[in-house]
Order: sequence, then structure tokens, then C-alpha cells
Amino acid sequence: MILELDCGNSFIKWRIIRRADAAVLAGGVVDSDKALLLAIEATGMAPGFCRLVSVRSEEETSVLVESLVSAFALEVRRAGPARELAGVRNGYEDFERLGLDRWLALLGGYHLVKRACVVIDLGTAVTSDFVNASGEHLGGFICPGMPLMRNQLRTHTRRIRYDDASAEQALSSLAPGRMTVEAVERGCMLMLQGFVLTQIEQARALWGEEFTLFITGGDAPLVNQAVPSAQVVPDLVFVGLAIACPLD
Ligand SMILES: Nc1ncnc2c1ncn2[C@@H]1O[C@H](COP(=O)(O)OP(=O)(O)OP(=O)(O)O)[C@@H](O)[C@H]1O
Ligand SMILES: CC(C)(CO)[C@@H](O)C(=O)NCCC(=O)O
Ligand SMILES: [K+]
Repeated sequence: MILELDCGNSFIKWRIIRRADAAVLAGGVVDSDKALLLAIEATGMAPGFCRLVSVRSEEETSVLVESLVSAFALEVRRAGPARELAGVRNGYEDFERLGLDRWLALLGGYHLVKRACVVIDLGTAVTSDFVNASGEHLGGFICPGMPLMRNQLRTHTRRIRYDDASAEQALSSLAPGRMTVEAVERGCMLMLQGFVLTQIEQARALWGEEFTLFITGGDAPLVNQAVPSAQVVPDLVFVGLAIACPLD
């Protein structure tokens, strides 16, 4: 069994897969190292190997690695930056600065289709990356995700206040809002959808219709309906992680 981890800025996505055929045996989303250890323990499984990607600080990541090793005595391999891997060339001037989650998601996307693709990951931040048909990463974009947009509004204004339950209700439509919660939630949602549409425009300018749009990340369902042409692949980072950290 292999434990796979995607340590994002807000959550850790985890899953345990079978070595032989990569079947997913267990998995989930947790908000702390402690919750992760408990969740793995609760599966009753004993993975011998762990591969992980982290966009957290070096310190936070090594603390997590140490607690995994001491709790489960497994071998841990971390995805690292690369100039080139699996036919994809990192497009950053300084390749080590490209977020590893972005790198893995675009490796995963290109691996799945072997043609030009745009990979959009909607999490704490929203990122978009462009890879052409020959595997050259052209670069990408980073902007605030839904949680950051709404929290900035709540934090920096005095009269925007509402709870999570009404926020979810407000998103049942995208008509002009007639109360604060609707105005904010729908406004931010349209920012996200609008962003995705601009990415499609840029891709069309580059490649016409010859590209695949991948959408991944916790908030992928928010833009899914707005772009029926997109392929939603929730585990795209894990697809790339398996390429970056093979078992040899
Ligand atoms: N306590 C929780 N338990 C289970 N799922 C949760 C919990 N909190 C949030 N989620 C869900 O987990 C997903 C988090 O994935 P997401 O890709 O947004 O990760 P992130 O860490 O916020 O972002 P990123 O990896 O881009 O930094 C979201 O779909 C969210 O709704
Ligand atoms: C943009 C995030 C936060 C998205 O998770 C991550 O990929 C990251 O920390 N990237 C480093 C900066 C960059 O990619 O240019
Ligand atoms: K992510």
C-alpha cells in the first residue's frame, strides 16, 4: 500500500492506494497533521511507502514527515522541483519557484492527453498553467480562490457579515443579489467563472480548438457548469505525484 499526500495551504488531501493496480483503498481531506495521523490510523492499513507534495514551508513539511515516519515506520519520498520531467519542460525562469502542486498537476494533465492543455486548480489560491503540444510549459497565473476572496471582503469591510449556511444557499442562483450574502457569494463565483473563461480565450488564441482544459481542486465544482468542455479530474495532482515519485 502507498500513502499519497497533497499538502496544500489549507488542507491535506490524502489517500491510500494499492501497490499492484493503484486502486484507491481509502482517502479524505483533513485540516491538520494530527487529523491526518488519526485518519490513517482509523483505516487500520499499514502503508509501507509514502509519496507527498507540499507547498507548505520546509519546517512544517519536515515536521509532518517526521511524525509519519515515527507513527507508521514508512519510507517517505517528497516531490521536488525539476527543469524537465516526463516530456514536460518547466517554463519558469527559476524552475524551483514554480509551486510543486502546479508542476504535478500540469505533469498529470499532459501525461493524460499528450496534447496542449490548460490546467486550472481551484483551491485556497486559483492557479492556471499552460502546456503546449510538445510539452513546453508556457507559464501561468495565480489569483485568490473563493475562500480568500470572500474572507478578504469580510475582513476589510464593516458591513459584510454572514454565516456559512446562508453562503451555500446564496449560490443556488447567479442572479443579481438582493441581500449581502447573495451579492458577495455570487459576485465571487462570477469572478472565478470569468477567470476560467479568460483562460479559454488565451488557449484559443494560442491553439484554436486543439487543447484540453483540465479543472481540479476542491472548488472545481463551482465552475464546472460554466465550462462544459472542461475535464474535471479531482486527483490530477496525484497523477503527477506518481510520475514524480515512482516506486522504482
Ligand atoms: N474539514 C474538512 N473535511 C473534509 N473536507 C473538507 C474539509 N474542509 C474542507 N474540505 C474540502 O476539501 C477540499 C479542499 O481542497 P482544496 O483543493 O481547496 O485544498 P486547499 O488546501 O484549500 O487548497 P490548495 O491545495 O490549493 O492550497 C475542498 O473541497 C473543501 O470543501
Ligand atoms: C500558488 C500556490 C499557493 C497554489 O497552491 C502554490 O502553487 C505556491 O505556493 N506556488 C509558489 C509560487 C508560484 O508558483 O509561482
Ligand atoms: K492545490
